[in-house]
Amino acid sequence: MQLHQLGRNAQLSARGATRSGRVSRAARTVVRADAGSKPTVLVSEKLGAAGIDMLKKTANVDASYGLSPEELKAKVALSDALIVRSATKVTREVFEASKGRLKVVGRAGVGIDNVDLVAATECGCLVVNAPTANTIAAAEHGIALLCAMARNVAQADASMKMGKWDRNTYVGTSLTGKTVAIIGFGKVGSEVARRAKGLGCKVIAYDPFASAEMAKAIGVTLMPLDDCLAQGDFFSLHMPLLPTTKNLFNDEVFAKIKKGARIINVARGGVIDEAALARALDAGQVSQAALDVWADEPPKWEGHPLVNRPDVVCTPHLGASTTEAQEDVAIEIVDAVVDALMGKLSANAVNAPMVPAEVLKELQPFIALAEGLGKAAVSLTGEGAFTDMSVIYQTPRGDDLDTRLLRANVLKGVLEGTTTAMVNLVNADLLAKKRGINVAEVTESGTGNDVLSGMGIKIQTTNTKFSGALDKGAISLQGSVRNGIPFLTRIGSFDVEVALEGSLLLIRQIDQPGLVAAVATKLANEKINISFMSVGRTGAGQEAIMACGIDSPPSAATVSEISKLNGIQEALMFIETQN
Ligand SMILES: NC(=O)c1ccc[n+]([C@@H]2O[C@H](COP(=O)([O-])OP(=O)(O)OC[C@H]3O[C@@H](n4cnc5c(N)ncnc54)[C@H](O)[C@@H]3O)[C@@H](O)[C@H]2O)c1
Ligand SMILES: O=C(O)[C@H](O)COP(=O)(O)O
Repeated sequence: MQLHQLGRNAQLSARGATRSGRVSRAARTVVRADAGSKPTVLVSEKLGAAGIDMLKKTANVDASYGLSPEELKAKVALSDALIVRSATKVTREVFEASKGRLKVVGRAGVGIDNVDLVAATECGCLVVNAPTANTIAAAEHGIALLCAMARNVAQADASMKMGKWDRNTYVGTSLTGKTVAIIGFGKVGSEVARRAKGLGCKVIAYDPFASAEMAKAIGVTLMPLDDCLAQGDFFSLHMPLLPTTKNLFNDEVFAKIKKGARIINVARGGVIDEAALARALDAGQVSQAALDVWADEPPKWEGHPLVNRPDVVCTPHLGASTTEAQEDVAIEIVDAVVDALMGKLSANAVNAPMVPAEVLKELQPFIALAEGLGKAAVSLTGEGAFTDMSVIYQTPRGDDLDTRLLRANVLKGVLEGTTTAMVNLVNADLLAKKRGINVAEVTESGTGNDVLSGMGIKIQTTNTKFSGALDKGAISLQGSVRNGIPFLTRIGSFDVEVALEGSLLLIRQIDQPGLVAAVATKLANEKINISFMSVGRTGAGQEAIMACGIDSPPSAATVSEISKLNGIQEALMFIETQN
């Protein structure tokens, strides 16, 4: 006869949902600011006033600009969200320093190369960006640099301000009829293309992932990089900084371009090898460059290979800096951060799968079931690790069911009691992988009108604290939702019907008269009320499982006494902390 008492998971109950709050549990799968109090949002770089005003309606705003890395680390420990632009380096140390408090990082702009996404994901912190609001501003700046460079505007201006009237040195080059090669044909690249065409340029582009049809629709020919390099008179760079694009424009690439071509970069400094560009300019292979972005920002002026050259036009990362764009970016990022803090899944999430609102709505009732099944199943495992588990979905939807949210919540239930990490949609799969847990998903045909008629979980182990939960060599549970409440419907090979919330007492017994009353008496002696009871048996007088929902957990002594009752084979108390 086995007897186990599982302790209450204080951490979980401390942030538990109320019955009426169950609807919001899915939402809080993603992020969760402390309920009841306003979240604190640290804004570490200048953000448009409209965004700050919006933010103040829902959050305590700490606008602290120019923080040192140490100051930033101290502040994130007191912040639920952080909003940055490109200057704040959100490193692993920053995430670790937040000690789990930081739920969301909002990048008020597009490029997220200043945010350590791996660390964010590992820490369960959602990263959102503002992908659209500065597109036009960046494209306009690209065109401004193209024109300024072609007509030596900056150099001529500087010369006049030195009292010179020099009409010979600054003779420019015409744009009309020239070929502009766009490298990175995304949002900004395609807007630059439209504008360059308006200036009478022929536009070609290289982007390994862009759609040729979309390019064709705006009169742009997509072609391989080498063809672009051979044909472009002007190169306008618009790809993100990634390991695959770092130093993409290097000695080898500069050697392939048409002699005397010009280059504009409003993407990221790191996509150009700056020393190689300086060599190409020295050799006349590139005749001019116009750069908004730099490998290090701000660049180290002294001895910098590019900043001080007359054939390079420089701006200090101004692409997104128009009044209009900054207002729009601020609104776009504040919307995304506030939504995320309120638990809504964000369309601007960078490190979490997007779950569309309609999918979220229909899965909502099953979120608590998924988490509860995961938690219950792992509570039944014995000492030691397990490696394989499966989640079973009974659904009329077949393979079309979007299971990511459900899987994440099963994993939340499985992992959260055994790790200090907050498990959510952002990091659930990663944390399971790190723990060496393989998750298989199985879809079975379901009945009824709901998206799911039931869910199951199997942990492939016979190492259990309650052998009644074993079925065919695995700890096996099934559940479903009844009137919005998650129910356990099967334990091992026994059908039961008990709400999967609060405290549960599981008993394996030989079916016989008087046992239910005997258990109830033992619990009553401790003034413990039974809220639900369900007995599943293979047949009269045969093996059975009694599942009791109880209002408060009995003492270990009472569970021990129950387990010694005549006919009882094992008893297990566990706290299923849905509430
Ligand atoms: N200077 C600024 O202030 C400023 C403002 C806005 C955007 N940006 C930067 O511009 C870049 C583009 O922004 P976006 O909004 O157009 O992004 P986007 O995601 O819409 O477009 C990027 C494009 O680059 C393509 N790409 C990826 N790898 C590539 C490769 N190896 N070669 C060629 N193309 C590749 C992608 O397929 C995508 O189409 C980002 O780095 C962003 O940070 C800078
Ligand atoms: O990626 C971006 O959105 C731009 O580089 C803008 O950066 P900023 O917000 O620092 O101006």
